[in-house]
Amino acid sequence: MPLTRLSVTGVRNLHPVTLHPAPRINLVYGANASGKTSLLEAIHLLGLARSFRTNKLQPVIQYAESQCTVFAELVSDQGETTQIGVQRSANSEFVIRINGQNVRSAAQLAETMPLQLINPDSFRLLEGAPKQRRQFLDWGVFHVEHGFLAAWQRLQKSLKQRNSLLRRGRIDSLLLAPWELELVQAANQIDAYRQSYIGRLKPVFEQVLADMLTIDGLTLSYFRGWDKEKPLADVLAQQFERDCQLGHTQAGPQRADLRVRVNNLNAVDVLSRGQQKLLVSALKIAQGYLLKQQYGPQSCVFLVDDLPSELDAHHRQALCRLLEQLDCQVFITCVEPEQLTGLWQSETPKKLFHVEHGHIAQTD
Ligand SMILES: Nc1ncnc2c1ncn2[C@@H]1O[C@H](COP(=O)(O)OP(=O)(O)OP(=O)(O)O)[C@@H](O)[C@H]1O
Repeated sequence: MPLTRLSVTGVRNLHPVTLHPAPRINLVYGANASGKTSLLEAIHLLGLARSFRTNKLQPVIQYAESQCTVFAELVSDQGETTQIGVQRSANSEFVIRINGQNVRSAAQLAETMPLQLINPDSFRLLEGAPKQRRQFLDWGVFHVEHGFLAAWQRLQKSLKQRNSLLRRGRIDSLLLAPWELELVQAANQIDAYRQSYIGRLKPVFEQVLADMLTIDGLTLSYFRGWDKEKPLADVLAQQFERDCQLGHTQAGPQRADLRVRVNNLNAVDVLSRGQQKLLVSALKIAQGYLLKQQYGPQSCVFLVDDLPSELDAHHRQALCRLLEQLDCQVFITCVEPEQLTGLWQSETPKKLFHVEHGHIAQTD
């Protein structure tokens, strides 16, 4: 669902503002440090209850202010309006409201407004720890498999219990057995969801990537977190002594990974920065397409920070074309508007916003 109204107060250097974004393409331009990324950060807070720049929310609140608030109205294809708001005070909890009701879980926000971010840190998807890639994978699985969240919560609980029993000096197998059973069941369910999702994602990803560039020898494979030939129960039994020594469970979906390789080498070690940016963008856009297949157009909001950096004009255009074809709402930042204007079909609804010293004004 696209945002039709967005109000931001007390976020970074931004002056309080209410915007009426276009349902499709929103170009946000301005000089360095004007506040472009802060605007995307505000939308990110709204969709995920957290910043993409910091784990803490305090730095997001404007220096002289005691709280920040982001509020939006989203309108579905059928004209149904949803209101969501998030507020964070310097000394209190994060408050999330959907249609006037307080909500406790950020998962509900994520469900209401699926959000994808492409920014210079997106490279971490390739170069960072497996956790980043699991998060990427699970974003998609969470949105298309309704049983995923419950299975994930079961896994977390059983893992916590097993790990705490492992750390005790003497293991009581009667206590351990039910948690291992629970762990194995949740693990198999999560693995099945992930495998099915990857099976659908791969061809879409390959198609999206092929529309931007060719990378010979590229493979995307999924490692489920334990030996693919053995049941998890057997692996847990085999690794039991080692798990006891380490005090945690080494095998399971909590160790899963997505491996992106080129001619059997890590993609990050061989691809140029521009190729990496396009590859990560293709992965995220492919997720957007899967969401669109399931829920129809405009099911996802894309935030794209600093799109022009690392990309030549040809690839910039190819990426913009894919974002446009995805038929969802996009917020893209750049320094000079000429870098991104003229790349869109004339009939695609678009708006241009200029950010200057924290003031945002619509210019087109
Ligand atoms: N809590 C805060 N309160 C007020 N200002 C802040 C706060 N945190 C950061 N700033 C300032 O906000 C400004 C805007 O930063 P932002 O990253 O949004 O700029 P930008 O337009 O994306 O810049 P660039 O093009 O360089 O990426 C910066 O000058 C930054 O120092």
